[in-house]
Amino acid sequence: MSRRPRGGTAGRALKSIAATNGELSPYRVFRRDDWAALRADTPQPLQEREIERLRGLNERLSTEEVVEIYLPLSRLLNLYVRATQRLFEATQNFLGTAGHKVPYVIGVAGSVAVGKSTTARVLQALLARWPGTPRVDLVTTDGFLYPNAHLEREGLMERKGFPESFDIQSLLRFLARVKAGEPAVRAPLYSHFVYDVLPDTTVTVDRPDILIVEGLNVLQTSRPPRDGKAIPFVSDYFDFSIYLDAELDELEKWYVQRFMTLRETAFRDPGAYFHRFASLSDEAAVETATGIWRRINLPNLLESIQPTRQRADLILKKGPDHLIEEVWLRKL
Ligand SMILES: Nc1ncnc2c1ncn2[C@@H]1O[C@H](COP(=O)(O)OP(=O)(O)OP(=O)(O)O)[C@@H](O)[C@H]1O
Ligand SMILES: CC(C)(CO)[C@@H](O)C(=O)NCCC(=O)O
Repeated sequence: MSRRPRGGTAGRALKSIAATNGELSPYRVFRRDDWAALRADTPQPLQEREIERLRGLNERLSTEEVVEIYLPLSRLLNLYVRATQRLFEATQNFLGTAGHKVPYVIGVAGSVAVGKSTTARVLQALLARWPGTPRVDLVTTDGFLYPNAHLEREGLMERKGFPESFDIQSLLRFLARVKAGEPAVRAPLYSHFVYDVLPDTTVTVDRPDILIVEGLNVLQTSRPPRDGKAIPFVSDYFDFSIYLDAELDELEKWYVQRFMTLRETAFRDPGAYFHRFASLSDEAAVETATGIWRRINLPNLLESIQPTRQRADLILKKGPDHLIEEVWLRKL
């Protein structure tokens, strides 16, 4: 175990959480190797074909990353889920009632292009391998963005991803129903391809063992209500939360790289919202992507995503090439 965070701006900001509090820091910091060692007695090593399947989720994801970072994390989460299930049983015994166990909810937060979807999908696959949690569902809060028609009407098209672009009440209602143990709860779906919420398309969450909720906004707090009525935070419905963290210049690089890849692939389809960018020269495409990043996603990160980092139970600090360099685990 170590208390030596490295890195630039984001690293320094993280370091200050520990430094200002000294021994009172709410986090225990693990360097990559120390964290990887915690997989040692994971009873089920991954088979080669399972690793291949996981890499199929993202061809750039390395096997080491799965084994050294995500396997120990799935082990920790499995222990937490089991402990929560036992607590639920204890309450049932005390009350003399018998009820359905409710899904264990994990939130995954972080910037645009930090890799939330990839991390969420790897965790989904790994957690489903553990006894007691075979059904792991995944939703992304992008589905709760207001449709483009609404954003256009309200002059919010350049604010997509900011707090005011989400129908937060609808997200809160969805989570309340899932946590109340309701069957077949539906969530709306967003398409990056058409750059809009899909009308008449939903995903159904039907009492899974675990639900992973991934999105920019999952650790944001609501504005204080004017009428004095208490409003829950999205994270009130979470049993555990993870923040994916990286340096600002890396994030910009990853955003631009993804844009360049999409230009060669999805944008070529005339149905794609960004089809007009497929014919740009390399130079113009980099300029366009950098412009979108600096005008929309970077300000959103600085104003409303990064300030939520300290609310997470676990912070995964990525370095170059998406490799996780440090794991910050909140002391219980
Ligand atoms: N662990 C990883 N290893 C290598 N590359 C990764 C990893 N995670 C993500 N990437 C790459 O980084 C980019 C962003 O990843 P992803 O789409 O998962 O991010 P996101 O946070 O879900 O983004 P958004 O909020 O825009 O949906 C993609 O190009 C993806 O291939
Ligand atoms: C849909 C979100 C908000 C989050 O995934 C993001 O990918 C996005 O579209 N941001 C707006 C600016 C842009 O097009 O990148």
